[in-house]
Amino acid sequence: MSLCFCSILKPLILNRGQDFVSRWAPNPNIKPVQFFNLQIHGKDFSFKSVHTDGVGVIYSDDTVSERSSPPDAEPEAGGQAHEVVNGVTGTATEDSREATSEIRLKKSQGRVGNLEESDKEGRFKLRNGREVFEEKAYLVGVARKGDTDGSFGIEESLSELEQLADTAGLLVVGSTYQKLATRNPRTYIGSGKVAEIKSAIHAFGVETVIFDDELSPGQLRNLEKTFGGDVRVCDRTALILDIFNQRAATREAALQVSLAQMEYQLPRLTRMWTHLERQAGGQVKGMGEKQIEVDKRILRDQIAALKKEIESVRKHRKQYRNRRVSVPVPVVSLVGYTKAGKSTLLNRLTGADVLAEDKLFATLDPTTRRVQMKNGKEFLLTDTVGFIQKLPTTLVAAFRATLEEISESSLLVHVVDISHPLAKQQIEAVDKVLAELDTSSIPKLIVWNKVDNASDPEKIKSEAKKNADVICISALTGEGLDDFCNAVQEKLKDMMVWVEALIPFDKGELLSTIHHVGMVEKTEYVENGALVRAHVPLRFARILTPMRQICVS
Ligand SMILES: Nc1nc2c(ncn2[C@@H]2O[C@H](COP(=O)(O)OP(=O)(O)OP(=O)(O)O)[C@@H](O)[C@H]2O)c(=O)[nH]1
Ligand SMILES: [Mg+2]
Repeated sequence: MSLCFCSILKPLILNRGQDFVSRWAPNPNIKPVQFFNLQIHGKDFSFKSVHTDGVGVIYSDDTVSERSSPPDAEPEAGGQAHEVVNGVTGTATEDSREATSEIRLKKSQGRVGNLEESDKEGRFKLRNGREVFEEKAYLVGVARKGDTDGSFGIEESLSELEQLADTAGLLVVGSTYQKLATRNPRTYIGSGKVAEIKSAIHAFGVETVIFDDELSPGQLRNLEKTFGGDVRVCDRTALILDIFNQRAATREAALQVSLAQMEYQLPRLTRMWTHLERQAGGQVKGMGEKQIEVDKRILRDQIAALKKEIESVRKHRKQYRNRRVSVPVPVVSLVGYTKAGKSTLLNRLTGADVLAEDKLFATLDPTTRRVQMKNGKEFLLTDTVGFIQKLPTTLVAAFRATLEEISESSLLVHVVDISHPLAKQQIEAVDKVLAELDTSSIPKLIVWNKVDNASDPEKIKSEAKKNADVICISALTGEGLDDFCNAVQEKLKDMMVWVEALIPFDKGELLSTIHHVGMVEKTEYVENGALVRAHVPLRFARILTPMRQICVS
């Protein structure tokens, strides 16, 4: 049984192994709540304290209601009052407020006891082929006041974070956000918001609080201290790293994710100091500090060893790529936001069997396949890892080796899910990462995918026609794929050079390669060979140089 979500906080050397369940088990201290407002799945709910105003009733299926029971309230007919606690209906016969509270408390305790057995059992879910404990998560975001740059709004960003949490195998029980001019350096959010989240933690038995932006190690530590012992605090970066960790299927991907996780972990190791300090009851001063230094040193050594290993894998990959270069078929790379449909397009065009599904980050490793066009021409198509807004820099750096595929391609095809309401923002996020990868010199073709899913496909198609670099397709239905291949061919032709060469009869294989990778205008058979006039890729033109010298123009 693997317990994936804790992996960020448990690098190899600090792995606490199977104690995860007990450390991150549902909080047994679920207490009655004070007055607060919460946003759950986009809806606003208000709660009142059990002690003062009445009975706040929280159902386990996330629906919330409120039942008022003032001190002098009459019991229901027959002297019985029905109670609903966490979706379980019970009956209380007493009409005294005190007695009712007591019974409620007992039931609540009973519920916690059950959680530790049956409910907890039911929360092991199969994710990405692994069994993951479905922790209860609460999401927190910050909207910067005056942010009008057209980027992702806070609600959209939180909704994406919810999808990420779901992909990681967490159960999102609520979310909240705050508009701030500047972030609080100590706790990222204001103290009022911190108190509100604390209430939510108690109300829902939240086990993990996830922030939508990267937190500094200090903020992380302060928030964990404030929220209390068993509640874990993490950020978007940790969540994405965890998904990558769950999804890494090859050794290279696993190594890269491990490196990114360790680099993320290194400055945050201080968290373990507080943990050790707690274990020592605060009495053995300095012990935690010493331990953290040891841990950091081990982690640094592991990072160095991992980098070496990745370098050797990278060398192999380069050798393989060089071999591919000797066959001068142009390489076209698919790039784009996660879930845009890159793998679906590769599968459709090449008959490949790359995992394509309605989940974020389905693909981590590049896959290259040969595309044979109807006119006999060929190009290599590479599927790459998808991008996301606020992509952690550690991850971009770690995947730089994989993304070398992108920087060495002849053409980039930017696949966009045009049916997505935030398509424009997703395009901007992808362009930002591409700029980081220094791909400005590589020509681009933009593909508006999922046109079948758009609310007005005809409008989208006519928009696309106005733009020379945009092709409209549906990778799912196959619509527009011929246009796509022709556009790729045209783009590739722009990058080819014009040659006229006399190919000797004993080099017949060169002639067929020209036909495969180039665009032949004319072939004439003369006494000592074939005189070819064609556009060919630059690399191939170099191979033809000796034959070009004897070319009869
Ligand atoms: N309606 C519709 N759905 C599509 C189309 N293309 C892809 N999809 C769906 O979109 C989802 C994501 O597709 P993928 O091909 O896995 O997307 P991806 O870009 O490879 O995603 P990552 O690997 O996460 O980067 C899948 O459920 C596909 O079936 C399309 O043209 N139309
Ligand atoms: Mg994919």
